[in-house]
Amino acid sequence: MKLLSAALTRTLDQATIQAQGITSLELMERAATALFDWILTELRPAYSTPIHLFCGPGNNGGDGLALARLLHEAGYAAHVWLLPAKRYSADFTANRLRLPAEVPCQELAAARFPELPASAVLIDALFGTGLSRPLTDLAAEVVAHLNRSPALRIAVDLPSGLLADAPQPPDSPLVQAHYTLCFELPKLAFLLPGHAAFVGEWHTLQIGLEQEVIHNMAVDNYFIEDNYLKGCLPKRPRFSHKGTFGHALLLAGSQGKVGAAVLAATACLRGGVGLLTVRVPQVGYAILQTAVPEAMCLPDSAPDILTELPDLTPYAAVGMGPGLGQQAASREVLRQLLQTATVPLVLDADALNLLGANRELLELLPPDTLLTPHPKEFERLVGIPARHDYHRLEQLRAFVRQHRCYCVLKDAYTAVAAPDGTLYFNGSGNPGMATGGSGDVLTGLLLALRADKRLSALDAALLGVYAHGRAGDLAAQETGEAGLIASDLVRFIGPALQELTASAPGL
Ligand SMILES: NC(=O)C1=CN([C@@H]2O[C@H](COP(=O)(O)OP(=O)(O)OC[C@H]3O[C@@H](n4cnc5c(N)ncnc54)[C@H](O)[C@@H]3O)[C@@H](O)[C@H]2O)[C@@H](O)CC1
Ligand SMILES: [K+]
Repeated sequence: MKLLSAALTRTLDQATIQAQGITSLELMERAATALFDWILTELRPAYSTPIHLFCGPGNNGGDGLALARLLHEAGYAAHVWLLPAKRYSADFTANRLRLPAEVPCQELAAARFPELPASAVLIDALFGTGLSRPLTDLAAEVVAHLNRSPALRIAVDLPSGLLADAPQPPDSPLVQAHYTLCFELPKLAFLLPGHAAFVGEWHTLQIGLEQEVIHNMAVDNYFIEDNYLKGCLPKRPRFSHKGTFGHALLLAGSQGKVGAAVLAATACLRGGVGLLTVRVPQVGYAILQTAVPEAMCLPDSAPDILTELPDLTPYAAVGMGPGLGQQAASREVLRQLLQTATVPLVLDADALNLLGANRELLELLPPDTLLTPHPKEFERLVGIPARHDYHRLEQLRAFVRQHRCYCVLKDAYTAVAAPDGTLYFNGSGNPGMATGGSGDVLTGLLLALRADKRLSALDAALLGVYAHGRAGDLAAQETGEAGLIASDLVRFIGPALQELTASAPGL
């Protein structure tokens, strides 16, 4: 699904109002009803639970006021606190007037903040997408007061203080929400690591915004969730043979890190590759032949690191990096690979560190090469530390545009960057996957998908990243998050890919 800027969100709201012949007040009522339904079904508060709604002067505050009315009408103990302002939006005022007189409604003042015990529920409807600058004065004090409370905090649309799609100065006042409930589409701000402590767990609520308008909007950020890739992996034709799905070459492993080669190799096989040859140093030969009998092994003549690039003629795709080490001889193997390869490449781990330490090698990257850095490796690749999360995304766009490559920036919401600068944020996966070897598994899986000629580079990257996270989610159901190890991911690659496979045969 698309990630809209605050400006496009306003356009969408207006277009929905026009296309559906409704008023903005009616759209706000839908929003409030969706919030009300979520609170009742997910939180199931007792009628006696004090629900304190903090409402700002714009439409975010209007949502809060409408919600207060719905809660009151259903018999819940709503209590409204208003942030005084010079101007109020029309829909705020309309909902202020519709609030029944029995609902306690007071203006906030520095000397008059309510007691907010642990038993209360706090609704943060101070500011949403209309926020144009960091919060100061009374608004900042209210935010600090909410954050000090032990009560559950639910943010409407955005945690107040957070800008939807732009950075704010460090230490700006921000509500620390346990839940953020937004409308129809998530926001880019939710997906950035620096915001996790403020956004909490986020959910999208449907309010009937015009799908046709969303469909026609041009954006450069997407969110990849459950349904997006279903059916994208072509079904295997009955008359396929192992050549149909490509022969991959994996260059991996060094003394003490042969396990990385084993994990990437098994993941590649589970990813559906036709044939796999693994190049390891001598130290890895017996290990690989024993641990991964399905793979062929082509050992390097050196005992503990890779020093020679094999003839690339037989291969449909080449992966390099897991457990490689950063010796000069391995760097020369990488250089030769970049100079001679005519098939898709997947580069990870020490292959990326070697690129970062020898940045002139980046000029040799063949078009459509797939790189899979985590943020620290990415920083080494670009050579300049990111000032903030948005700056890192701009660096990512600039990097893929300059090098005409695909880059998978690994994080809680991994971003797949395409050469045109479009970013696709991945929604599958869980914190249990933050474990050694998880990245090696991704490399192997991506290598398999890049060897499959039926898939475009973009589809291979998106399918691989999503299936990797989905394998993690399936594995965690069995092992729990803490108990999850990288080989569990490998076991669940098959089921994850199965979910994404088309039911009808491809041509
Ligand atoms: N437009 C629509 O049709 C819909 C809007 N919805 C709600 O409307 C929200 C957006 O409403 P608005 O555009 O009115 O914006 P907000 O309610 O986020 O805030 C705008 C108000 O805050 C003031 N303001 C901005 N920055 C400030 C600062 N740093 N300190 C103090 N005041 C500041 C502005 O002058 C304005 O009065 C969404 O987040 C969502 O909650 C929903 O009701 C769904 C439908
Ligand atoms: K809010």
